[in-house]
Amino acid sequence: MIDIQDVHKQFTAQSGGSLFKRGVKRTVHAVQGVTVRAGDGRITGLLGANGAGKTTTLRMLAGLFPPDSGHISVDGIAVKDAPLKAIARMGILGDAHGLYPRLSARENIIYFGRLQGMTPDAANARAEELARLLDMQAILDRRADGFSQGERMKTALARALVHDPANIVLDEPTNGLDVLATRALREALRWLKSPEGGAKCIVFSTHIMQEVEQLCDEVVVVSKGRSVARGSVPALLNQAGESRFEDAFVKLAFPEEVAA
Ligand SMILES: Nc1ncnc2c1ncn2[C@@H]1O[C@H](COP(=O)(O)OP(=O)(O)OP(=O)(O)O)[C@@H](O)[C@H]1O
Repeated sequence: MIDIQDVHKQFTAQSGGSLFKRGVKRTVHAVQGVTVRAGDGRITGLLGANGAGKTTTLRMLAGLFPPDSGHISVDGIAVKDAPLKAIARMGILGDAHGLYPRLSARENIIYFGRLQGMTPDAANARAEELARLLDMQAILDRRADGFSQGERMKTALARALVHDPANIVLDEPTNGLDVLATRALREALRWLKSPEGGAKCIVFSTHIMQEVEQLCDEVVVVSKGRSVARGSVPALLNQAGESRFEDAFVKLAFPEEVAA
């Protein structure tokens, strides 16, 4: 279970300037009130336009930097108080997959398993189990350099899941994937949230409506750094009084533009 409560984050960004003149410092309010409660055995989607604050929120969840205010916990463990304990309970697939190119997919997965304290045999058995789940047996013993985008994503996902975490966090996981790879990922996520797959708590960010409609039990609409609506797809359609999800999203995320 992942609980993100009213988190805020601002950055200082330097804009303009030249070789002889310093640029002006500007405050960017990347996240200004995001709340996400993601339960076990459910897929929760953070849906928002470019720059809405989704990645910043997930980076704070992953403990990469702390929020300026607000609270984040994973299975009741506060990320701020016990970051390593909280992070160990998550499998995180970020936007950069960062595989070791000279290692095979299997070696990449086992290496991460070893970092998580697994024995070589246990990590290897898990690599084979995940290769079956993600349909990547054919590439398991190939070196990662030269992998396609989809093959890289599968390997990175298998690596994130090697220690069988109860919580799975994915930042825009279908970016750059073709229709078959997207379908395979969707199937894998559905299985992982099922009781047989371990009833995982799955959180992912996206700007793709279709993905949310097909996968999510719960959607959190993020707009301009704030979570502005939450609920199932039917509940959000109902709340917005729309029959198409795209129309409902625009109405909920950008009410002032719709009213204008
Ligand atoms: N390190 C940083 N320094 C300055 N500004 C930042 C930094 N990280 C993020 N931002 C800004 O914060 C805002 C939110 O960015 P974020 O990457 O969280 O959005 P996003 O919803 O993930 O967008 P996308 O779908 O385009 O990836 C953007 O305006 C971005 O430029």
